[in-house]
Amino acid sequence: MKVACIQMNVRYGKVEENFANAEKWLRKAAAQGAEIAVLPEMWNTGYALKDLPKLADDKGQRTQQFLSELSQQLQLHIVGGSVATAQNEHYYNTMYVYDNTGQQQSSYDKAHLFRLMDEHLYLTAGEGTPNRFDLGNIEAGAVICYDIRFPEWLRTQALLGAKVLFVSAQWPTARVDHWKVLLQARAIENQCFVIAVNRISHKVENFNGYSMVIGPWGEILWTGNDTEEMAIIDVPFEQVDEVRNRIPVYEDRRPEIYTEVVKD
Ligand SMILES: O=C(O)CCC(=O)C(=O)O
Repeated sequence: MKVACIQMNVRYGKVEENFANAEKWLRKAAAQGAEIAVLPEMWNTGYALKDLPKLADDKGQRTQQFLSELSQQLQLHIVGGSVATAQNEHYYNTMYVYDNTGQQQSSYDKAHLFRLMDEHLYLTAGEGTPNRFDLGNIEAGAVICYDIRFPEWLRTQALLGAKVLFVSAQWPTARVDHWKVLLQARAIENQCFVIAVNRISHKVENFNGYSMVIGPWGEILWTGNDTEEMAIIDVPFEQVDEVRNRIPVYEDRRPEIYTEVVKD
């Protein structure tokens, strides 16, 4: 299954330019044979949090129409990164996922808000419905950026059957070492593919890519550079079962000795 990681240059507050750029990359992904395409976090507005009242997508309508039409037209599954949305005077960091017939498979609001970048002052956290969906015969889950620091949350998607975890992010360069290690750990501990797409920088911000595709044994299959780019990676999803058979972590789990602590 060929997956396009679209490491897009998101322009701060420039919604029209960002939509045009996302469309350009999605069309290119389909033309180059991708079957799934993944976008980064908050690709409509960037981190223009103070301007959300004028920039956020009202009920996500524009984004949903855009992704539905393109996924159907291009016959491309789209993990739609995330966009800033407005719902009843609250603002959310929302991911929409469409299959290659234009049907919405999932809608997810970022569950953990990142205080270091003031997200909690401007955004409302999602209610925490797990983001598990199927794309064709691929069992998938997806989270947004800071969510990867919460292993229980990714484990939730894995326990619900995800064999690949998509991550859409605007992860700052300052903590890129954390990004790499956390993604690799999430892949190893959940014995699944992790396909993580970060954005790159606009002049006033500092996000330098390093998108990653990691296998269920922890091997790094691709790392992005620090430029706007797209890679199409052939992902051997069948390897997940081999790895899970080799080390039967899921069978060896003992939830009775730790579930309550994790819930605390
Ligand atoms: O956890 C981090 O260091 C970065 C998280 C982040 O930038 C985000 O969630 O937008």
